[in-house]
Amino acid sequence: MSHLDHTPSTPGKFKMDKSAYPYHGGRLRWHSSLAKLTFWSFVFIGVIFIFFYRSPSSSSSSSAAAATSSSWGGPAWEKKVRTSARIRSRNGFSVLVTGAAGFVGTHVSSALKRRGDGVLGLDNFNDYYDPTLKRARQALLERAGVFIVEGDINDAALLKKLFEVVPFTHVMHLAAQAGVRYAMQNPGSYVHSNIAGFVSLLEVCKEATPQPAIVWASSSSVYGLNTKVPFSEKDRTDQPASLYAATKKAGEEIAHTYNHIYGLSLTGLRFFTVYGPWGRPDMAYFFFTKDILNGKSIPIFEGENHGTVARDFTYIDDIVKGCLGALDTAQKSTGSGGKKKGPAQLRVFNLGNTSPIPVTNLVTILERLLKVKAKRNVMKLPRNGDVQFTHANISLAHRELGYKPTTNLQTGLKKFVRWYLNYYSAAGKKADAR
Ligand SMILES: O=C(O)[C@H]1O[C@H](OP(=O)(O)OP(=O)(O)OC[C@H]2O[C@@H](n3ccc(=O)[nH]c3=O)[C@H](O)[C@@H]2O)[C@H](O)[C@@H](O)[C@H]1O
Repeated sequence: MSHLDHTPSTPGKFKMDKSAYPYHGGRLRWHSSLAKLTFWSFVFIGVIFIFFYRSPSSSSSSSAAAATSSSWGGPAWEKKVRTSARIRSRNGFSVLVTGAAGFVGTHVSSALKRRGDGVLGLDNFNDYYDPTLKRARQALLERAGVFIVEGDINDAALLKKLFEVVPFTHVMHLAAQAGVRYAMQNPGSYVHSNIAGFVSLLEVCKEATPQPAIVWASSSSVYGLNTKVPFSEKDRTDQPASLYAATKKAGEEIAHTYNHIYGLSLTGLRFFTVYGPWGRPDMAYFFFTKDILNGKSIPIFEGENHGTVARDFTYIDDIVKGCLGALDTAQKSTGSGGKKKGPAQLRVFNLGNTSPIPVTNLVTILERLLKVKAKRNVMKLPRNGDVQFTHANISLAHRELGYKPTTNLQTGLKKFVRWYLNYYSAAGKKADAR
C-alpha cells in the first residue's frame, strides 16, 4: 500500500555495533582504531555519494517512490519502451497509460494497442488489492505487445526519462488510489497518489515538447451529497462525502490550473461504478461474488428508513469506448517547454450507464448467475464516505464523444461471472481479494 510518509523500514540498520570496535586500552591502539574508522567512514560516504550522483532516479523531488523504482534505465529498457510506444496505424497516437495494470488501465491499453496506437504502461503494482491479479493483467498486456514500466507517478525522474525516450502525443492517466471506504483507513495514500502524483505527472507534461493531451480518471463520487438527479456536469460538486471524492475533486481544480497557466489540454472523466471482467476485488460486485460462493454472509447497505441504495453501474467495455472517444476528440495542448501559447481545451464528462440499479437487485442477479442463494445481511449505510444514490446524465458525453453505453447490468455481470469462474478455477487461484 502507498503511504505518504515512508520512513525507512529499518531505522536501526546503520547503528554502530559496539562489539565490533573493542577497546583494549593503550593510546596507540585507540588512535589506530580511530584512524581506521575515519578512513572507512570516508570510503563509505564516498560510495554513497557516487551511487546517488550517478543514479538516474536520484532527483530531489522523487522521494520515496524513486527508492522503489530503481529497475529502469539502460539501452535494453529504452528499446522496450520505444517498441511498445511505436505507432502502427496511420494517424495513430502514442499513449502513456498510467495505472496500466489496473482494471480500467488494462482494458484501455489493450483496446488502444488493438487499433494500432503505441502504448506504454506505467504502474507501481502496489498491494492495495491482490497484486497477483495485477501481474496477470500485466502478462495479458505483454502478450499484446504492451510493456508496463514498473514505477510510481511521483517519480519525476522516471517520468522525465519516459518523455525523453518517447514524445507521447497523449497521456491516459488512470493511476490512482481508488475505493471510497478505504480512505478512512489510509488517507495519506489518497493524497500521495491522487493529488501529489497527479501534480507530479502534470509538471512533467507541461515541460514536455510537444506537450501531450491528457485524459484522466475523475469520479462520480465528486457529486457527493448533491441531490439533484440525474447528475449533470453543471451540478455542484463542492460537497464530497469522502476523502477519495475530495481528492478527485481537487484533481479537477488542479487540471483547471495547469490548463490555465500552461496550456495543457485536459479531459476529466467521471466514471460511475465501473465493473466487469478483470475487475477490482475491493468492489462490492466482486467480493459479493466471492462471498456468495463461499457461503459467507454479505453486508448490503440501506439508507434511512430502509431507503434504497443504488448505483449507476457501468460496464467496462462502455467505459473503454468513452475513454477512446475522449482521446480521439482531445485537442492538442497549446504550450511547450512550460510556456502557454494560447487557450487550450478543458473538459469534464460523466461516463455512466444512466440506469441506476439497487444493490439488492445486483445481489439477485448474482444469485441467479452463480446458482447460489446469498446470505444477506442488510445493514444501515455506514458513515464512511458512501453516498446513497448515483445516476449519470450522459448527454454531454453522447454529444461530444459519441458515448453510448450498450450493456445492461444483467449482461455485464454475466460476462464478469464467466470470467471470475474461469480465472479463479483455471489456475487454481484463490480470490484473495481484500
Ligand atoms: O463511481 C465511482 O467513482 C466510484 O465507484 C466505486 O465506488 P462505489 O460506487 O462505492 O462501488 P462499490 O464499493 O463497489 O459499492 C457499490 C455499492 O455497493 C454498496 N455496498 C458496498 C460494500 C458493502 O459491503 N455493501 C454494500 O452494500 C455500496 O454502498 C454501493 O452502493 C469505486 O469503488 C470507486 O473507486 C469509485 O470509482
